[in-house]
Amino acid sequence: MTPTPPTTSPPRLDPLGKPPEQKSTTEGGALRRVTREGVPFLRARSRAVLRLAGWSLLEFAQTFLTGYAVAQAIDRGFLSGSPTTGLLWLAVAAIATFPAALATRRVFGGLADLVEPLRDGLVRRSVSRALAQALTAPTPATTRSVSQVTHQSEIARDGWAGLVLSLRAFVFTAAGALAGLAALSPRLLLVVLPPLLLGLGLFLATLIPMAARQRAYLGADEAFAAHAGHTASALRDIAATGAGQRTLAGARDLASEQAGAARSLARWAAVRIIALAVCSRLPPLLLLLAAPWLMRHGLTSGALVGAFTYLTQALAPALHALLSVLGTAGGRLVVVLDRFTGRVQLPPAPTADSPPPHSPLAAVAELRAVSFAYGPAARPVLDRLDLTLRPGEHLAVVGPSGSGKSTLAAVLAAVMPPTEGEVRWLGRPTGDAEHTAVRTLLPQQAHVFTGTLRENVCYLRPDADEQEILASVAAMGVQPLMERLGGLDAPVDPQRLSLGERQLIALCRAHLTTAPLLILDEATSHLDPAAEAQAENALAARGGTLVVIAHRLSSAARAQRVLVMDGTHTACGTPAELLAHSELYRDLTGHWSPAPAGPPSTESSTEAPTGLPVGTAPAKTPRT
Ligand SMILES: Nc1ncnc2c1ncn2[C@@H]1O[C@H](COP(=O)(O)OP(=O)(O)OP(=O)(O)O)[C@@H](O)[C@H]1O
Repeated sequence: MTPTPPTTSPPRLDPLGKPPEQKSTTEGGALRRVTREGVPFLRARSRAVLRLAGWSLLEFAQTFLTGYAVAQAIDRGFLSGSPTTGLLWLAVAAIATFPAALATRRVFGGLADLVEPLRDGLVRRSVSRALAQALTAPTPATTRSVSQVTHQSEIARDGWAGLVLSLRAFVFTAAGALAGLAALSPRLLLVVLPPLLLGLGLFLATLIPMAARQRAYLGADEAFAAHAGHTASALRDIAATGAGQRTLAGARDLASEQAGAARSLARWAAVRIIALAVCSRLPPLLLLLAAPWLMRHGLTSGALVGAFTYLTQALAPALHALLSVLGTAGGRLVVVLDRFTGRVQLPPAPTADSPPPHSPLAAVAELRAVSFAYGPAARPVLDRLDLTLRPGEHLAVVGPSGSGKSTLAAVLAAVMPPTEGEVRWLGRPTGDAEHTAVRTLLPQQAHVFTGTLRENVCYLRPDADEQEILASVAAMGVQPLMERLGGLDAPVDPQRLSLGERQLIALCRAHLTTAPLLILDEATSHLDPAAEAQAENALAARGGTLVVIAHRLSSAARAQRVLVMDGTHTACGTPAELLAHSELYRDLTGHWSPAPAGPPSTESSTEAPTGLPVGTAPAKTPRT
């Protein structure tokens, strides 16, 4: 593998323009990060928290009375032959529900003071982050920002509201019930507390592993959605490069990953159900079993019924509500909130010493140790290939038939993922980018559809104005075809166009795009040499990076750099350097003289026989 010439790659930045954050991916780490940012949030809203707690004291009192009044009604009223006293105690319990209902109403009102600021803060943070990202790199805002502003901030808001409500209700209800049990007989706590604490502990122990499964599930879901999105936007390229089976296999792998994550999540959900049963169903059962012992120690019948009332009417519903909210919204809340953690950093203003983020030195595309094989047992087509493409660069790829040129084009265009190594665009993984905005891949089979010439040419730039369209038409030599068809708005019937004319329209479409990376995979193969030269020169002058899988060697002579592929062996350099050092390039171009030992020969020696298709150079000298 011949290394590419040294490049001045910019320091790798994350979307916020800072070195990749060392975020721990464990759930403990996520919980710590969320707590670290959550505590100041709550501290700043301590008055709202105290207001909620104040109203909740009424619920405490109501819960306390629920069991206590029942116990008194039985012991002092009905079992003592005084039904009036019994009814009075029951009336006390009933009346206590009115202030509690009022408290619930006020609690819902006060909830907004804790919930809405969270949503507003998350949206503000996400928008700032997207703006910072847009200032840092010329890629469009990712779908992640849109999802955060809309879907994820709403999940966080609902989850937080549910958590505050149920946690508050549980704390005050449990306190009321436990105080009531202690008031009836402290021994009741000996029976009730152990299973309650055991179940709660078991449930809390599931929180972190379950959040990890939740994260894995969300990750698998996002990966599948991203794959589907990229597939949809690259359907034409996938069909043209025959990458259908591979794309399908990728989707299948991601779907099984998602199914595995869902199964694992379900297993932990089963553990949760056991925990819930231990803390809500076991205490009444133990109370029944311990009843003789408790009554021997002075527990009255009324107190026993009162204790049951606490367990079944107050504690169990509050536990159910809390655990189901913690189990569903709680895990999701931590995972979602963690996506918002971390400060937004605007990129530093460029100074004389530091190049701006859009520095012309930044790589438009990079292959880092990329290998590719069409199957696990297949011979690799690419083997640890490194390649860096800078803005405005014009690279030609040449090599014998079957040497992997089209495979390279598809991998570089992220139509097929590499088996090993990484492809990056604009300094970031290709998965982070809107593919059609970064690269345009033109395969040999030009795609022209039934519609007007304008629609065909503007397919990738619907916003192009008349002047831009006519400039592209002129630059690409499409004018005669346009006049013959009857103008830009004349209908085009693809069946009535020659293969070369179809390629011209597709090339014109590519010329009009603003994608910084343009890859032509023998996209000029049906043009005559003069038309091909005009098209390639115009595309090179367009301003972006141009990669041409060369059909004729004249393409290589026009490029600034040439990549020669020969199986998994590659050589890269200027045409002059390759003539001096690459035997295969000399073979392909028909220069058979032995390699000079001295410095690379000059550009003037690269007189490739134009018009000769790549790979058909006469093999007069057997290659060693
Ligand atoms: N879909 C595929 N499945 C399996 N093997 C493939 C597939 N496509 C290409 N190959 C193999 O990969 C190797 C490289 O093929 P590729 O099409 O990239 O070469 P190329 O240099 O572009 O050839 P040409 O100049 O003839 O277009 C060849 O050996 C080819 O047989």
